[in-house]
Amino acid sequence: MTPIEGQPILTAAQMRAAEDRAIADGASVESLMDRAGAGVAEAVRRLAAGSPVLVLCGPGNNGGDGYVAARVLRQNGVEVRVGALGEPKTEAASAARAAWAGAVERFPDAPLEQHDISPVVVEAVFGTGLSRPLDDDVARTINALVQCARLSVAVDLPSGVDTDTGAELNPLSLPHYSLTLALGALKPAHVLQPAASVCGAVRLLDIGLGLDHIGSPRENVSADQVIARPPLFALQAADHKYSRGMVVVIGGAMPGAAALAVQSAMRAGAGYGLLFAEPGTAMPHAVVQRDWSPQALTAAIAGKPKVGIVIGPGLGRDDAAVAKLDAAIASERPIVIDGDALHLLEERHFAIFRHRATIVDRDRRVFLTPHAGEFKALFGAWTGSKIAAARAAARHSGATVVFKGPDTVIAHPNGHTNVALAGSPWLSTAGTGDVLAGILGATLFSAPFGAAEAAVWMHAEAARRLGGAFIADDLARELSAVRASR
Ligand SMILES: NC(=O)C1=CN([C@@H]2O[C@H](COP(=O)(O)OP(=O)(O)OC[C@H]3O[C@@H](n4cnc5c(N)ncnc54)[C@H](OP(=O)(O)O)[C@@H]3O)[C@@H](O)[C@H]2O)[C@@H](O)CC1
Ligand SMILES: Nc1ncnc2c1ncn2[C@@H]1O[C@H](COP(=O)(O)OP(=O)(O)O)[C@@H](O)[C@H]1O
Ligand SMILES: [K+]
Repeated sequence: MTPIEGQPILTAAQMRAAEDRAIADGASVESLMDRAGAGVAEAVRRLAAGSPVLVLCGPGNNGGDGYVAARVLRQNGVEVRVGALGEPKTEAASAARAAWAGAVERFPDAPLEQHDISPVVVEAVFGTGLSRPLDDDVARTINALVQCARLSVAVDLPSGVDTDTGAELNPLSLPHYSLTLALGALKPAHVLQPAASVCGAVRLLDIGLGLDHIGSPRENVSADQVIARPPLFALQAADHKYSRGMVVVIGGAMPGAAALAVQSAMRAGAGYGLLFAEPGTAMPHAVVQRDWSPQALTAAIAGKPKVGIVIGPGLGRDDAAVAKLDAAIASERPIVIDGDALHLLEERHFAIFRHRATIVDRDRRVFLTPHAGEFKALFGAWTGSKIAAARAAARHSGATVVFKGPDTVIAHPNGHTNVALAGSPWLSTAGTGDVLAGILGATLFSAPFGAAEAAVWMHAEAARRLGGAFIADDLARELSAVRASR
């Protein structure tokens, strides 16, 4: 069982292609299934700690994994019952069923939950092959058994979630599992909501698909990935405030939001924080404040090697805001566009960003950080996979799109996409997005592999350290400890 940070994410079609490649290289479906089932059995045996186990098997290869797991558990002295939803429909699953020497109970026609409820349930009913909603009686049976179990383990995926979008296919809400064992690779449903919440803890089981090369920079094979703890540049003895990076926040109508952003940038490691805001905005003394004019911006950043601009938090949406946004984009410095500024973007801006994306120039990058409402306003309503929606938005806009929420997706204009693990729901409080925009201003210069990924990770880590019931100001302050720990 491997933790999932940094691991590739494959769609159902990509999984099938990986399986085909493994088979072309000499593996067989049976050998992959044996390895999957044995891995599930080993994990369940340890966690069950002597309790009896009920394994629920479906008609496809997910069910096949279940039969193998049941056999291996029994070989290891665990008391096992098997409940099956019909007969196996694939060769490999039929072979696994035949190798299971015990009884097979049927469900949902003979409802299993009416016998003794099992303390441990292994659910191998459907995996990546689920093609439509579960029948109501099947959903109800699985629901009841999983809810009553002390430990519930979903094999590959919880039955009832769409592999590629993470949507729940049934109107009846799904039970929450203790653990989901992703076979071979993660799928989008393991990280996208609402499925990710249904999965509980997610661990990866290697089943010998030989996917180690995916996501490796050495190979020209790219996959979506889960964000891992990022490396950040260590400070050097010779560092000075400008070598660490200057973050310029351009504020407006609601000064508090811009103030949160600039403080966050400094606490996340920027050497210099400059705020254009109304005079009198309360601010730590370390932050330099200036009155706005395009000339003042040009003068402030002239000759500075590392400047990142953050615009949007509290900006307002009036003509003055449009002029500020145009000046900020015209500076050709890396720019984080958040909040109100996202509502001011037009196709002409995207044309500029797309042009910049064709120039391999780290210093002109553009980042958009929409939440769901801002995303919809910018790119229109989206359906299906949040990963696919973010990828299309990044390609269209020429910017790196940080599509925020409990399952934040980061999509780059080149198509590469990364997903954050579910962050603390306590982040759902006003101002935390301003904090993220500020952090991203700082990581533009301190994160060697992905400023947005590092910023999202630091944001989540600050929230994790705080526990709960914090406000955005606390989150900004906690960043000092997060940055110092790197
Ligand atoms: N990738 C790999 O390398 C490896 C993958 N492995 C495992 O295989 C799993 C994928 O297996 P799979 O393709 O057989 O699909 P699976 O999820 O078992 O279900 C398909 C069956 O269910 C049926 N069906 C669908 N929806 C239904 C519904 N609502 N209600 C009722 N029936 C429904 C569907 O019927 P049909 O749609 O054709 O009518 C079909 O019969 C994968 O998750 C992993 O666990 C490992 O064994 C080895 C290596
Ligand atoms: N339920 C949640 N779970 C995890 N993270 C969340 C949740 N709700 C919001 N967040 C995070 O909190 C931040 C909120 O940003 P945003 O909506 O822009 O807030 P604001 O505009 O008030 O600053 C984003 O980084 C988002 O990913
Ligand atoms: K399953």
